[in-house]
Amino acid sequence: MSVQAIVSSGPKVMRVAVVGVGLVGSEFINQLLNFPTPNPFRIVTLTSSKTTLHAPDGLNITPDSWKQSLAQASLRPDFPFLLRELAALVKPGEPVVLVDNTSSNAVAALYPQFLRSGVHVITPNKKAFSAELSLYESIVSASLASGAKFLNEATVGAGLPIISTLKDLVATGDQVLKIEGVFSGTMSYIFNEFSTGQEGGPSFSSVVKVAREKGYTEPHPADDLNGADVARKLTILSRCIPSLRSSLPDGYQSVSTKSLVPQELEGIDTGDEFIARLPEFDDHFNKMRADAAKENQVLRFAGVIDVASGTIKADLEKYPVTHPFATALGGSDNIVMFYTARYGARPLVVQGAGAGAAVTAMGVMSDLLKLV
Ligand SMILES: NC(=O)C1=CN([C@@H]2O[C@H](COP(=O)(O)OP(=O)(O)OC[C@H]3O[C@@H](n4cnc5c(N)ncnc54)[C@H](OP(=O)(O)O)[C@@H]3O)[C@@H](O)[C@H]2O)C=CC1
Ligand SMILES: N[C@@H](CC=O)C(=O)O
Ligand code: NA
Repeated sequence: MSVQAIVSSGPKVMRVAVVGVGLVGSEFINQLLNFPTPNPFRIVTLTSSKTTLHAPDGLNITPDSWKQSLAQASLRPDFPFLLRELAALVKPGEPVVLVDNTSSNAVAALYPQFLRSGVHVITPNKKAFSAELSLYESIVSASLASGAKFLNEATVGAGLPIISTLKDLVATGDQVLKIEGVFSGTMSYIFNEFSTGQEGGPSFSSVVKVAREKGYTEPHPADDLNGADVARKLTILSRCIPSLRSSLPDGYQSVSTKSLVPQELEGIDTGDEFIARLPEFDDHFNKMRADAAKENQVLRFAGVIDVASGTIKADLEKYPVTHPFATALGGSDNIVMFYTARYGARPLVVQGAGAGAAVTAMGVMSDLLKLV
């Protein structure tokens, strides 16, 4: 069935409030405005961190005009107002959706209230689902109480079908034994370039510097190298597995995580200073690369969820040069292997670009289509 056919058999109108218009948000808005006819989506709200546009019947905007209209808007962001407005728009057969394209903790903390009011929540923002268990549980219970859904496919592997695959495995009664993968686009790029199975190669600091120049790292590279992004993704996946759902009370902070940030560089304020000082630690990373190469192995920053033992960890691991983590990855690819009872010794594998505006916005858009 085509997308048009699915959409024309679904609700006539779906109201969408978009919060966050950065890289992913801008691309998402363009995908929404360019959706094939009949386009059921009405953007009722656009909110940056500075201004807001809101019109209950849909904003009069085009792909060329929305940025200017939002920049010139006189309304300031006001979440209590947005909550009241969106809740009032929820009607049978006319769903209302909050799409959070920020990385804000404050916005994430409001999901239970939106859900309780019947507003669906779709987001690539990892914060709410990887924080303390109590927030996650209040999201789940608010969703169950009202029937409003929360969908977060793009929080792990951007547009790659990782969360939906895991949910399908669980829902169909397969037994998930282990999930192992390279979950960070930034770490993937760094180690694909740095560790190729040879004893020598470019210095670690030079690879991190190039990764930053290419826009793969966060503005402060320590925010990638500390492993927290991978720990957050592992938390989100673990909570989809019934036996592990309550195992991380403090969320990503409960995950055993290896930080690659040298102790001496912890707390450095700026990314520029961090990059300038990283060469002091190149010998340490060179030695790890050479030691791995002597064993015919490469270094990869991987995440593992071992269901039976309850081990959930993000660490720098060694893999044989013949392993898919060594042979199949390029650029900022993610790869995730699901070991399950049904799939046996040969895991179900999902692989591809795990970061970037276009593929992340596509993950958000695909969640929106699930509601249709
Ligand atoms: N980029 C990628 O490849 C991927 C991103 N993600 C996730 O997608 C989300 C968006 O990422 P990305 O677009 O790259 O990040 P950006 O920093 O480009 O965009 C985030 C936007 O959110 C806005 N914002 C922050 N707080 C608020 C607020 N309270 N109200 C309204 N707007 C706010 C910021 O505005 P301002 O600039 O004015 O502060 C900014 O424009 C993040 O959660 C990220 O982790 C997930 C997978 C991949
Ligand atoms: N910084 C992240 C982007 C998406 O979550 C990554 O490197 O994968
Ligand atoms: Na995904």
